[in-house]
Amino acid sequence: MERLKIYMAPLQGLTEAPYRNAFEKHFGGVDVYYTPFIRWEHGGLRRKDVRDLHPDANKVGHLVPQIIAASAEEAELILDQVVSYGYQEVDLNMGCAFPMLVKKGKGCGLLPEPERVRGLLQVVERYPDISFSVKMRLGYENAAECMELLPVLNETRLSRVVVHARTGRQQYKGVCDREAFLRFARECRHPVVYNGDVTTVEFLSELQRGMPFLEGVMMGRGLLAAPWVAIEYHEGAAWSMERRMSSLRALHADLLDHYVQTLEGGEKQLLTKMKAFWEYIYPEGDRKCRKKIHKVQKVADYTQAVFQLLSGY
Ligand SMILES: Cc1cc2nc3c(=O)[nH]c(=O)nc-3n(C[C@H](O)[C@H](O)[C@H](O)COP(=O)(O)O)c2cc1C
Repeated sequence: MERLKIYMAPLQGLTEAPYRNAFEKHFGGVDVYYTPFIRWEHGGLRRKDVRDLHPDANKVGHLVPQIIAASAEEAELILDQVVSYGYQEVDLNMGCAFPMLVKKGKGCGLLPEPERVRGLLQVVERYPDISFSVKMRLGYENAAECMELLPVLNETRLSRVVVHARTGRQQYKGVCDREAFLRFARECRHPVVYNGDVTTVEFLSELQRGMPFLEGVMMGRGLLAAPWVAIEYHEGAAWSMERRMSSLRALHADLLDHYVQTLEGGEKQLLTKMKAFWEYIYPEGDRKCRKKIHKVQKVADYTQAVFQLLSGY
């Protein structure tokens, strides 16, 4: 049976270029990486989004920029810049559940309104040379919404539809609704990618067997927690714990090095940035060590705590 493609999920503040580059260098096994969403704000793109998008900053094989907009007109403003960097593929975010954006009719705020989705998707026709995917949830209030959207999705030229099998109301809590995902996937004419709580090789294999029509699986927090899962799935064999940990140490060293060189807000800013990754990385690690990582105030103490955690397995 053909293996599933693995997509790295966009995680704002985490899976930016430094993480993606370090991940591909030290682990790999991901077929396609998505950028966190790029948005139009105060009359332009955010400087950090532009930096993250720039081809010079990106070393991974296949990168898809993701944009978030409420209308085709707003999407065009962002796309003109994205396309100017030579990207030929773009993802449209219809899944973000951040209340400020939902209120503005963006992300999963669009899902209850098929006509507004139709309006946004008109942008696809305005860029005939660009291939578009959509990343969405099952709905905002409930999973009936994605079924209502099928006609407009099916009539649009899309390269794939990625579905996080939760509603916007659920945010990241509660279980993923695999039944609702299946109902949607059966009726969707585009290649479909499953997303939500995939954390192990075993789960990937189960999805491969149970949903043979899937094009792939998108993994976010699961890959941050265990970055070896994608490559072990592709290679069909588990890495030794020693190899996993030495690669994770190398990935972390590259990340830290990058942020030491680029952040200008001193030790505090650097530690805040790095500690955010430890909300997710290697949750099975020693509890005391993990606590220490979150508590330390000095970079020297931080690196020592990380070394201790990733060496004491
Ligand atoms: C901190 C954080 C940031 C996220 N940022 C984005 C984003 O920029 N674009 C997007 O489509 N989804 C975003 N998501 C959702 C993830 O891409 C993914 O759909 C979700 O985490 C479920 O997948 P997982 O269980 O594999 O993590 C974010 C999720 C988290 C936790």
